[in-house]
Amino acid sequence: MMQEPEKYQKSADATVLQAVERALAELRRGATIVLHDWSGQGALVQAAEQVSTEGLAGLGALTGKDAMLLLTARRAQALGMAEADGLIASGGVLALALDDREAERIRALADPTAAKAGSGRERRVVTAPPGLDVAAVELTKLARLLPAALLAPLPGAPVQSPLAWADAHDLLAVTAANVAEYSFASARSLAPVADAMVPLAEAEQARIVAFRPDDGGTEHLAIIIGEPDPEAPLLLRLHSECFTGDLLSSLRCDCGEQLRGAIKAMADAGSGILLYLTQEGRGIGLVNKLRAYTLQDLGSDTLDANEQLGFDADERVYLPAAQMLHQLGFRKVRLMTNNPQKVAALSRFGIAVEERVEHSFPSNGHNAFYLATKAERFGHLF
Ligand SMILES: Nc1nc2c(ncn2[C@@H]2O[C@H](COP(=O)(O)OP(=O)(O)OP(=O)(O)O)[C@@H](O)[C@H]2O)c(=O)[nH]1
Ligand SMILES: [Zn+2]
Repeated sequence: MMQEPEKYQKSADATVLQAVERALAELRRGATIVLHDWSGQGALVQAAEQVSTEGLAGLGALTGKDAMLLLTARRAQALGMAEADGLIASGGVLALALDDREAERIRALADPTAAKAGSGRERRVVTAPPGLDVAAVELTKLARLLPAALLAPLPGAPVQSPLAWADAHDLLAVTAANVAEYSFASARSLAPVADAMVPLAEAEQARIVAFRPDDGGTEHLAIIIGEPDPEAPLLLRLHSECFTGDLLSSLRCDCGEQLRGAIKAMADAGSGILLYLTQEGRGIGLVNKLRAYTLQDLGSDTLDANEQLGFDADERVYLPAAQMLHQLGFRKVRLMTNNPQKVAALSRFGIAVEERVEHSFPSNGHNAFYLATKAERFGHLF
């Protein structure tokens, strides 16, 4: 029987979200999952951040093969591997042989802040199952761990069914297609779940609407100042979560000032909306941002630090923001930002950015180099 399209989409998204969210929880606790595709390729995957001697031995015992380490091309380049150069643009992944099974040395390859320095040059590059390699690393990013995975191809695949194999070994299975769909499905599933008045120091007439994704992930917030008119261009700020700047008033960045400054500007203008997006550290998570700070203290700038960890300079996505705006009934905005990427992203998702409103604050002394890097290397318009 044909299903009605909207319901079908919801149930398809729910399957994707459930499968991936469970896989993320397994990876975060250091467990092994089965990653497969519909051609019959299958592999065991662990997060490299959780690598241990026992875990490596477990992979070997289950598959009869040594695991390989998957690194993003960015991380491989930081390790001095020339093989990575051609893979950077496509967001490719490089696989290294792990004949030694030494957990500490393997971790150092994935983690530039590890005590032992890692070098990729003496490692053999091997061929990973295509498609599964990128999906495995994407899972570690979604889990907010270091972007690196251990992978061991299943014995017998593609002859044997990876799903049956996972069942027989009591392991969780997820498909590469589910991983690729996850971010879209999560954004599509956002729905308002709570709505309350919260008078703020800078704006007494403020309301917070919480939007929850169906994946059990953290809620994004819409902070609505006054009563914005849906027919007029909305004064909008997209604010990416920054625990250190927003809550602790860290002087390393300008986030705290930008957060409170935007709310004050909206109160002064009469109305506006600040979308508080849970994509800490430009989308790499708080723990990885702290690692990036360690690298910055050793001399890197904010962009290079991301890349040394194996991330892109900016891993944020703005589909959730556009989705929330559509649900709140706003389609044209005056965007408070210095970041041209935010303007481009909103426009791509059907929100008309009628004006860019500059939103910058003088340096506090500690963040001068950070602000200069944003202008020089990220193209921020100050
Ligand atoms: N990875 C990483 N993230 C950082 C660093 N410093 C601040 N962030 C994060 O960057 C995000 C804020 O982005 P910014 O680049 O300051 O500003 P923007 O939001 O891109 O641009 P504007 O709209 O002009 O403010 C927050 O999620 C912060 O947690 C850093 O050194 N490394
Ligand atoms: Zn910050």
